[in-house]
Amino acid sequence: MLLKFTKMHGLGNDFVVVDAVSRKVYFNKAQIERLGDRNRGIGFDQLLVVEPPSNPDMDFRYRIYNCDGSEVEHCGNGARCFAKFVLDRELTHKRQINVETKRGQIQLNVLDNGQVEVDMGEPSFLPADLPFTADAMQDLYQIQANGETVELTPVSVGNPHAVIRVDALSDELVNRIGPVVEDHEAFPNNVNVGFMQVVSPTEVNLRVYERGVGETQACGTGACAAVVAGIKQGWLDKEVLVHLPGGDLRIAWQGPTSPIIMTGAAEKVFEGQIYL
Ligand SMILES: N[C@H](CCC[C@H](N)C(=O)O)C(=O)O
Repeated sequence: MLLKFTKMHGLGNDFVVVDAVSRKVYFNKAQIERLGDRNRGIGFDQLLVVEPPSNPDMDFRYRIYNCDGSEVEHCGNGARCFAKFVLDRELTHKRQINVETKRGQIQLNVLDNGQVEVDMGEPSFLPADLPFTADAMQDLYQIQANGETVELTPVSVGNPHAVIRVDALSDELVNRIGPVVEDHEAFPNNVNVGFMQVVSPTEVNLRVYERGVGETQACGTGACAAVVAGIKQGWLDKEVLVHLPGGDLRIAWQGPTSPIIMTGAAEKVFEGQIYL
């Protein structure tokens, strides 16, 4: 089958996006892994498949797959690229788009400056919502990882995150701790691991070792998780500029029962086709 696709990225977190509205498309795990292979396929961090909605009140559904083939609940950078994709392909002319994801319904606003503002939904600090195996609710948790004690804040943004505050960021730290926490037994569904350096109450540096991928140049849900964890711990204000290796995201959260609002760029790189 000849598959048409669009290659996109959000701050260097890269995606292959497929229109499954105009024509139904299904992928098995092996096909996703092959398409995601940077040597033998197209290469991506995540595959985004845009479908008609199951709920008539929504505009679309879109499915998100990590390059290891796992389907996931939410993707912040992917949501912004999805919005640009459906407008560019004239699948909609709306600038406020309501979309179903595996985690639930989110709303996207395409701004005049080309950036996209996303209502990412409400976070949860309940361990069971990640899931994270903890005895009771605490502020900060500690797990043992390869003989080291790692202190973290577990956050669900629809997908699971472990936010680790650090004094300094380094490749050595991310590569030593990231893989061990990502598939730690305390996280039965694995976890995205965020390393946050607090610059000021309104600015952080962040690197994310993503579940099912490894370190990416940016992680939208990771930026959301880091900011709400920092606000919960009293380290951050309600609106924060997040510096990721691939670029900046602005994250705002007014506190419990409020949605997280993420604003950032989305870029199209090229269109292509491949025999599946
Ligand atoms: N790796 C994540 C999904 C992609 C999230 C990231 N690319 C974003 O922009 O939020 C997970 O397994 O939950």
